[in-house]
Amino acid sequence: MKKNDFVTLTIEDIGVGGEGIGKAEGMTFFVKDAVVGDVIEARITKLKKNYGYARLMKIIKPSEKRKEAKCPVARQCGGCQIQEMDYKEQLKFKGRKVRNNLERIGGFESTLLDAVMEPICGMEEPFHYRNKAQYPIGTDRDGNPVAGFYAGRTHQIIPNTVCALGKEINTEVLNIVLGFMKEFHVTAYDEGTGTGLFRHVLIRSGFKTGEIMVCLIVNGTQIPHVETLTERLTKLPGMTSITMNINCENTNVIMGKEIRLLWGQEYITDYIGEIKYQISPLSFYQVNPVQTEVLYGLACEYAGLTGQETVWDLYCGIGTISLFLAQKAKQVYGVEIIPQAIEDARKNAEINGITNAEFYVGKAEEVLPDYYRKYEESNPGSRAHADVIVVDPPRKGCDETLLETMVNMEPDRIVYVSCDSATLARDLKYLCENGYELKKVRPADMFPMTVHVETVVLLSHKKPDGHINVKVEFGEGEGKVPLDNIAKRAEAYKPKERVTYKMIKEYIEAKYGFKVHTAYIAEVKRSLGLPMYDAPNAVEELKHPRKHPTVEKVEAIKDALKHFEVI
Ligand SMILES: C[S@@+](CC[C@H](N)C(=O)[O-])C[C@H]1O[C@@H](n2cnc3c(N)ncnc32)[C@H](O)[C@@H]1O
Repeated sequence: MKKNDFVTLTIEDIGVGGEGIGKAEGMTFFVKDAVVGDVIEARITKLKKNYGYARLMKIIKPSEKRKEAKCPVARQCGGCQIQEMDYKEQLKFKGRKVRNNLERIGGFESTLLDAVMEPICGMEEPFHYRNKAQYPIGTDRDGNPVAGFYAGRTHQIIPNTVCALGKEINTEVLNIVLGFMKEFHVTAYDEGTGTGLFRHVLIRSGFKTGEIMVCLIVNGTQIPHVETLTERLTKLPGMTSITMNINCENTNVIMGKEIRLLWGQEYITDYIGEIKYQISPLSFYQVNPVQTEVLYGLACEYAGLTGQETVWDLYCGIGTISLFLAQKAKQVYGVEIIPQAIEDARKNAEINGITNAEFYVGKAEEVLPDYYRKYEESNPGSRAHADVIVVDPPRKGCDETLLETMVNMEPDRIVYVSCDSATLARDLKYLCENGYELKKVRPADMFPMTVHVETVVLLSHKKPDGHINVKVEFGEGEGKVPLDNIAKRAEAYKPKERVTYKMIKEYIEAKYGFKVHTAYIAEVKRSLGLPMYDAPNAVEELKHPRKHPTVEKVEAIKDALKHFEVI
């Protein structure tokens, strides 16, 4: 078997990235766009020792779980990964993914998960749910302006103005912008040369208000004939805000810092539940408004508020969960690293007349421990306490310093909202080893047609009924040995499994979904002052002399080293 050979596969499983998994001649193959139950012909694109990757060439017998993609470019576009999988199957896949991670990484027993896991909250209408779209603008071979999406893992634009996940109005906006560009010979930005004007079009829609925002991201400070463009756009129903964003940097970051108002107002308004939000082009705002209400509703239900509670909302963004909870709590404190988001949170509290929410800018893993320490210093003998702590961290999960402080604060309940069930499982393991009990787990599908899944978890504090200290000692007289010392000594003498680079790599790939180079592991080990006698061969390090691992990779490597008890 070699590269470019054709294989016939029956797809038996799904990988974490949504790819179909099938076997041929004892080898496991991962095939993008293949669905469980399909019998397919695939061409081998990459071969490793025991597994390989193959491209779907022909569906010999389609699975019953296969659905025709709604979008004509579903396979090329990087936005959706599983549009050809029946939606019910998508939900099963996501529920299983969360459960597997809790079992495998979190170490939770299957019987416990049977008891605490609630069915995934799916969508009734899993298309056209996104209230925000950012279309890159480019030029096709004939010199015409095009808008679309980047093909998976590239910056090649796949022209498509009809996205199955976006709002229908997006197509009308893009047709106006592209028509205008063609008519007035306005150029599209070219990443290679850094020339051309239009880079991206950002469109946002208020789900409850129907308000529309268009922001034109340009490589310059002027748009020729801009009045004609705005006049055409204002004819669209709901148009509320037209702005331009200046981004003249040679960067992959979509938005620049400066916003100029072209027409209407700088923001649109929308509601989550009863709470009103002002959303500007640069604001973070959840993209699936229907499921956001479901998610926050779950968080609120799990928080079990009666009006008497003090609640911390860590990683609060623009305070969406904080304000939702503030309606039912005595006091809410939100913490977020981005100052602009905290400004939005304060403004949103004000426009909703909410006075029991306070917001702090900073890293959750610094703000909460600081608060805890200062409280103890000024209230000797008593501890800072919270009734409920809610966390909604980014994909990398919570920092251990933060988890430690949370445990010290002994909240009655912790509500963990997560967008990555692998790091969620790791953090739950820590919390459950330190006094908490898993009570409820509910996945929610915020991003149908993609492999992503959110999860809301309720943990409650295990309250001991009382303590009895029992000290057991062996032997007689002077040389008595306490029982726990015997256990410690036995542990110290237990031969440790040798931790190889391969084990670290496999752990990271399974948990974080990305690969790390051996040289990166060596670099992190060296920076931690760890012995390098089992270091990889020097050749590998020399191949990449100037590259350094990203922060995300360093954290993943440290986590793996902790997992294997190297540090
Ligand atoms: C998944 S979002 C949650 C946002 C918010 N809860 C919501 O639902 O809109 C994670 C947030 O954490 C913030 N963040 C990232 N690292 C952080 C840190 N170390 N401390 C505090 N906030 C952080 C990000 O800026 C982002 O707003």
